[in-house]
Amino acid sequence: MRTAYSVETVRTAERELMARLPDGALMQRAAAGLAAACADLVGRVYGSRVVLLVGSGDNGGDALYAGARLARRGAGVTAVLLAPERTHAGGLAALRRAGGGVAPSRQADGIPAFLRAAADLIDRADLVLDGIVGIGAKGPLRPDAAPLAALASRARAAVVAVDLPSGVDPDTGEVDGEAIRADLTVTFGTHKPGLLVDPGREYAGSVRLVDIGLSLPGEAAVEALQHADVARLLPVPGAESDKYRRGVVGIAAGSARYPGAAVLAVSGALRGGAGAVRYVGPAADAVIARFPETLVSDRGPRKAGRVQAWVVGPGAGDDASAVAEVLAADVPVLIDADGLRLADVDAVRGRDAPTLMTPHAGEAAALLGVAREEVERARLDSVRELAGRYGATVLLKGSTTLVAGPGGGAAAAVRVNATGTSWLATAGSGDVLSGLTGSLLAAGLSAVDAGSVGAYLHGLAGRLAADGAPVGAHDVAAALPLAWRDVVRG
Ligand SMILES: NC(=O)C1=CN([C@@H]2O[C@H](COP(=O)(O)OP(=O)(O)OC[C@H]3O[C@@H](n4cnc5c(N)ncnc54)[C@H](O)[C@@H]3O)[C@@H](O)[C@H]2O)[C@@H](O)CC1
Ligand SMILES: [K+]
Repeated sequence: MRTAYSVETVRTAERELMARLPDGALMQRAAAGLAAACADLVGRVYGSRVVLLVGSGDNGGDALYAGARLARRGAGVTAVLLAPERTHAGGLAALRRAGGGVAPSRQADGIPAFLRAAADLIDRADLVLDGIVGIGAKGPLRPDAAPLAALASRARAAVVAVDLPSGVDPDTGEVDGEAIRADLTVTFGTHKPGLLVDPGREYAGSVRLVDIGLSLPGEAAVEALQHADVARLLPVPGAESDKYRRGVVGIAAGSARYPGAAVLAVSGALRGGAGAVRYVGPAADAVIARFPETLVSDRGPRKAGRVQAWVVGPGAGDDASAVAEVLAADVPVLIDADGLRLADVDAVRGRDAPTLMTPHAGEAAALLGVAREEVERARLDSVRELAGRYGATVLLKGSTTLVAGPGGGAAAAVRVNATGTSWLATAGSGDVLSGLTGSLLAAGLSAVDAGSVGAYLHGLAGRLAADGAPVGAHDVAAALPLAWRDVVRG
């Protein structure tokens, strides 16, 4: 499991560790890891040109000490100081001792000369280190720092963010205005939520974690399943299993207008571990024609026979009665697409069995009564808010899919899925995900596990199916067994 902790938790852990170590030891650990990662990235340190963007806090200190290490190995290192009088004194002295230089400053030389010099240095650099601000960040990048981020983002040089890209909110991944676009982020002690959640994740590039010896508590703010975690959660039929023991998933989806949504949801459900798939709705002929193993019924969810979990909503049009019948069932329910619009909040809140809602950003925005951009800007807050309002587990689809448990509060970790690919942004892909995830619910996974395992397999299947080319949703469904095998084989 990859875990990320909030700034507050990191600060507490750092204080505890610092109290037991000599002054500055932690920063030296960070700088040593940072310099090593930079050396790996540039390949040849000797003779390389390195520019340090240095803010007024310890993040700048890390950059300066790492710069000193690179200068000792023969790099030409120059620091661009945002606030010379408040620069980390020990770090700056170390850089000077190692032969590093300092660029003209805003304060002494004026803004035009400062920006010209910075632009010139960044243009000619092989490597730019972003030490403008780290976990001490408050609000959008300040006006004096923002132009440096813009220059670095356009640079031909490799850009390494120290701890996290400046301009990305450490706790949420939100980006308001300019931010550093890094090729690599070297982060210390633990991942920060902003490195795992979009838009921040996109700015971070690849992420390398440097262990500085922090001990962190049990509950993370954000966690991301890895292959081994998913492998442990996948349902495996025992010797005694029959189709009913493996779980029956009911799919109430599709309409005369959208029969394809029913077919695609069933295609996902058949590959999700349940022993049987029961389809209820007006698209039975289309479903049977494609998947003869499906049990079909046109009698409505209440009379359809026993299931261990329901999926309701994909392509459902305006059939509010199917949604209401499913919500009245005493088994886990996944609500997607049209079902989200048709589900009554009180009916969802009043349920005893687990409910999993799977909106994309537009659907989440409609449920929250805000603009879609607002959800995309603040994905972590949005998923928590929705989970709190509905008292349900919420899976917010997107480039980083998030899954929040029914509490909605900051106390429980939000799961983030990183296997997604932009090729998955294709019609019907969400229907496959809802069928797959409903199947995992029927097989006995909790709503949070089913959501995060479903998103993981779906993303991986999307990658395997696409392999760099466009694919349709049915290709993604067909690749689910490949993804499952890939996870199991590790
Ligand atoms: N505390 C520790 O034990 C360790 C800290 N380390 C480093 O120290 C960093 C935290 O250091 P600090 O607490 O000094 O904080 P930072 O250096 O992250 O940021 C604080 C400084 O940035 C300025 N600032 C805040 N928001 C800004 C914005 N939006 N735009 C521009 N400037 C802004 C503040 O005025 C302040 O001077 C970590 O991210 C990490 O890089 C590492 O050396 C490991 C050990
Ligand atoms: K930084």
